[in-house]
Amino acid sequence: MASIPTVNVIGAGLAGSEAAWHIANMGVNVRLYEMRPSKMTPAHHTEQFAELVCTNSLRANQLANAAGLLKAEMRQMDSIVMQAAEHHAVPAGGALAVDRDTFSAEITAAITALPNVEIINEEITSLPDGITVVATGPLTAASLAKSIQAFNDEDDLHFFDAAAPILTKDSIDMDKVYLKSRYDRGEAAYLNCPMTEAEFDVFYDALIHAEMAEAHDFENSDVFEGCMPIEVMAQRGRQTMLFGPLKPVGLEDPKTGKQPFAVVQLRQDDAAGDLYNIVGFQTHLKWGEQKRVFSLIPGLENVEFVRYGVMHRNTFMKSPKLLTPTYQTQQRPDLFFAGQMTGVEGYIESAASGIVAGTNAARLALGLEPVVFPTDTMMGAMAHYITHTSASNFQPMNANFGIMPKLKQRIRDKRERNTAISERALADLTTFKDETLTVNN
Ligand SMILES: Cc1cc2nc3c(=O)[nH]c(=O)nc-3n(C[C@H](O)[C@H](O)[C@H](O)COP(=O)(O)OP(=O)(O)OC[C@H]3O[C@@H](n4cnc5c(N)ncnc54)[C@H](O)[C@@H]3O)c2cc1C
Repeated sequence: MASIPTVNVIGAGLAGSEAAWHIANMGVNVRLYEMRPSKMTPAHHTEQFAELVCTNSLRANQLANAAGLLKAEMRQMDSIVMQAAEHHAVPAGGALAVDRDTFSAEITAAITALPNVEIINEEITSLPDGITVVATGPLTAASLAKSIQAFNDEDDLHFFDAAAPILTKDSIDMDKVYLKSRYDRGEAAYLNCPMTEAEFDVFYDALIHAEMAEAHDFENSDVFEGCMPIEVMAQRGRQTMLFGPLKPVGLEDPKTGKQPFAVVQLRQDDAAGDLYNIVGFQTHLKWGEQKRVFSLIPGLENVEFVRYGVMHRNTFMKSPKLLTPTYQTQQRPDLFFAGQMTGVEGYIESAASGIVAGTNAARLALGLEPVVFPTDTMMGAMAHYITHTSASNFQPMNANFGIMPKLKQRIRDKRERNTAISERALADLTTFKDETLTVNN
């Protein structure tokens, strides 16, 4: 019998970690290449696998929500990211947020402990031969990015993303803020900074006139809508932030019993509760300007920043032209891509794509055909979506529920309906897993 080839996985981020975990658990040897810490990306701060570079939230956790369904599917697929997330969850209302350090440490330890994973601390500079999963993310090192570009015969495609600042809890004026989750859903998890209209106006004016950090090539029009810098959002008009991160509805101030004019929310960032991030405040302002402008928020007058927000380049490929829904490239079936490079957007979506790509890479190594996940599951819908939709407009979280907007409009109790859709998707995934993915080796 021919020996089973070893699979290369490049990048131990969210997608690469899941891919390596699934390939190894299917009995196939893995060579996992990760360049950190010898070479860092502009946004990563540690050498741990699956580092969360911005928010510590993995978003909604309820089944009635597409992000929640995706998580449920990942749990069903024995996701290492979901296992670690549950072990290291921190209070976040209806969302799932984690202690970023212990979360990544658990994933690193779990993968390192697998006997059939060889970890190679090296930057890969060109696409290797053999079955390979490329999961180098939005900050793929330049030489490999060039090699991918050459392979794809594509122009450089990119847009920009930004990360939010992190603050120490001790430096927040607790007399001015209050603990509450929107509509009191879940436990009271957020610190809320209430603003009067006059305070909002001062803050708004300072924000739209604040100085941005320099970035080569950067245009405001290049940002990804889902992670838009707060100052870019503010420049769209005075009302925009009030319908976005500063939305006050469901956040009545217990001191007054009234809804403030605007509310800035702070979310716990570590298990100890010593650190908080400013929700929706990804930013590209100069660091001094972040300190000056964000200190105008009531409660943050003397706040201490442990990390300022940053802007970065974000590389992605034209998946509709280049990939199949199995995450294989059209030109080279033994070359897979996973993670944000493919156009999926977000931590959890990247990890989910790593499950599908990893499962298929292992199948190929075992002499089995790669498979397309059912399109009524989130994982299948995502793969279908990125291979049929322009990556720059990709909104994977809407892929499942968004396909039936008219139907949705007619449904009064969306939540109940969505839960039923999710339950069907999970049942289909179970059948698919039992009938198609079960491999005896
Ligand atoms: C600044 C920033 C803010 C973000 N904010 C959010 C957010 O708030 N919420 C959210 O859901 N998503 C956010 N994202 C997106 C999120 O990072 C990605 O969705 C997710 O991390 C992508 O997973 P990935 O596995 O594709 O890439 P990553 O998690 O970035 O992993 C890629 C890995 O590949 C390694 N690598 C790169 N090149 C090479 C090479 N040549 N050789 C070897 N190793 C290499 C890197 O070191 C890294 O470990 C943000 C991204 C960035 C960069």
